[in-house]
Amino acid sequence: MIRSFKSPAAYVQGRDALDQLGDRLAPSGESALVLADADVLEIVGDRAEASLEDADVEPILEEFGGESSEAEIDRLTEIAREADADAIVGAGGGKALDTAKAVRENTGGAMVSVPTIASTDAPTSALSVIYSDEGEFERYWFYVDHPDLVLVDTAVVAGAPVRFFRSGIADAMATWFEADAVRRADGENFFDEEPTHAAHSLSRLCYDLLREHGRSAVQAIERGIVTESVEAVTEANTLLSGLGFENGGIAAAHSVHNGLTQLEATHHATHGEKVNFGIVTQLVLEGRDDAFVDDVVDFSIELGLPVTLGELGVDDPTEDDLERVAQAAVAEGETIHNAFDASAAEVRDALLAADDLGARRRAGD
Ligand SMILES: NC(=O)c1ccc[n+]([C@@H]2O[C@H](COP(=O)([O-])OP(=O)(O)OC[C@H]3O[C@@H](n4cnc5c(N)ncnc54)[C@H](O)[C@@H]3O)[C@@H](O)[C@H]2O)c1
Ligand SMILES: [Zn+2]
Repeated sequence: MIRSFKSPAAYVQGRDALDQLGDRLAPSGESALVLADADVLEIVGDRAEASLEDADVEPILEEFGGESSEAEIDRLTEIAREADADAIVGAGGGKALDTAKAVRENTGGAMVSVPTIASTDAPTSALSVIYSDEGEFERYWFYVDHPDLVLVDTAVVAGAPVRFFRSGIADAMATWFEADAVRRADGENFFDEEPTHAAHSLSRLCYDLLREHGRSAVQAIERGIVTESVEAVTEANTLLSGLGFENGGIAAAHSVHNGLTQLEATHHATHGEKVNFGIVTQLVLEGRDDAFVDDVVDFSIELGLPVTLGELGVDDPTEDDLERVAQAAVAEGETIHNAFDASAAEVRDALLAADDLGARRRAGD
């Protein structure tokens, strides 16, 4: 079998890195379409524009509607074509970046990810997660090309609400558990090939950094400050988790996330929050011992992450709710099949077991 490892061409991270956008993008073109929602434009729009202008790159700023849906991608593709933009810059959370990647797939040229929150591992990957306009998961869209540049300004990340940062930690924790499960099951990475040793090690490094620096980093972000721990966790959430999940493969935690998106009540929860519940569900499916699972759940609680269905918005799930989530999690093509031979009934029971575990640890038992 063939092993493979792919990545963006460049990754840049640090305080005030945003001001380097123009210089770093200039070799790729003379004009750039910057996509960001209204809130993010408010935060980074002027600086991105000034940095591009200083580097003789013509900036075109366009407001992103908020959902990485077909309709939004088509609308923005038209704008990019009319402007004849050489580069597409996505700024914001995972949805803005995924939308910018899709637009670049349609138009060609360079693609730059500017995550303004360390909330997911979307910035580095060569894929987008596509949703309906109502926010239900529809499909993954895979690309040949990775982003040309991922640029993270840690001061901007530190200025965002801490909830996003916590969510990114959950998404990054899943990277290790999923890559490790895939390896044990001889599963495949996102390129339908065998994961490399590098992917497994980077996923482990990701998890180790989170366990070593997670608490102090969250504390620093609550204050809006940048510390070495914030740098370490931002790198784990963004670079290491991104390289790890794509090259190492994902498994049950993300299938459970996708299943949970079926329930309207979870739509206010972030990607990472739903993935966090998926991690514990996966550990139940793996049959991990009590001490192991308790340790992971306790760490989540210390970070302020949701650990029960109720905390995700689903207070009293009906049988039908649970069935919908479980069926969606084991749908054909779901990544759970990469590492688990699990039926809908097994996933439903694991969801309930994870919920009980979370409630027990939350109560301090
Ligand atoms: N393509 C991939 O590889 C991949 C990987 C993981 C997740 N995802 C996708 O990413 C999406 C989730 O991303 P998300 O959790 O970042 O949510 P999101 O993209 O919806 O962003 C959340 C919110 O953060 C706000 N925001 C961004 N920067 C801010 C800042 N500095 N200060 C204040 N607010 C700010 C935005 O305005 C937005 O409302 C999902 O669609 C998920 O499927 C994709
Ligand atoms: Zn994820």
